[in-house]
Amino acid sequence: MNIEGKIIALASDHAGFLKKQVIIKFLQENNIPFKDFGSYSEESVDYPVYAHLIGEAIEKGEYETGITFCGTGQGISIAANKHQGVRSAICWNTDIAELARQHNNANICAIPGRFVSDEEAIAIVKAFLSTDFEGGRHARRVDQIPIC
Ligand SMILES: O=C(CO)[C@H](O)[C@H](O)[C@H](O)COP(=O)(O)O
Repeated sequence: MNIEGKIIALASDHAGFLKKQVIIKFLQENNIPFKDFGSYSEESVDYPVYAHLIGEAIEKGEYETGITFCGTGQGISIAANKHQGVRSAICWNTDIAELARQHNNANICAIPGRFVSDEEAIAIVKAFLSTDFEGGRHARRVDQIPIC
């Protein structure tokens, strides 16, 4: 994926907040711009609020790529996927992250904050952001996903 000139959208609930901070540090160290849609602390919140903020922004075309975080990655991914044009994939290792890009053209990498280490989270994000969609037969399938 070519992220040159792109701003990466971020969102989490309280359970993903600390892992999001790890990724924010990684993005800053690598001069990768980002927009954080919250939440902004470990105080308990409801993941759909933040999933819909990032989902809406991607649906409107304001951002192309996002990284989200909750405890398991499930809730924030399920809610974001309600938005047209969002393809959120839960990525718990680098192989899954690469395949989510290569086969599914995923535009949100949902990280299970309570189940991966900081080092694993960074490796997953690196894999996701550096892998291209393969197109071909996968494009035919991805094109069949939207229900209009
Ligand atoms: O949506 C989730 C599960 O599918 C997320 O993992 C949430 O972060 C989790 O449910 C939050 O749990 P908590 O007990 O309220 O911290």
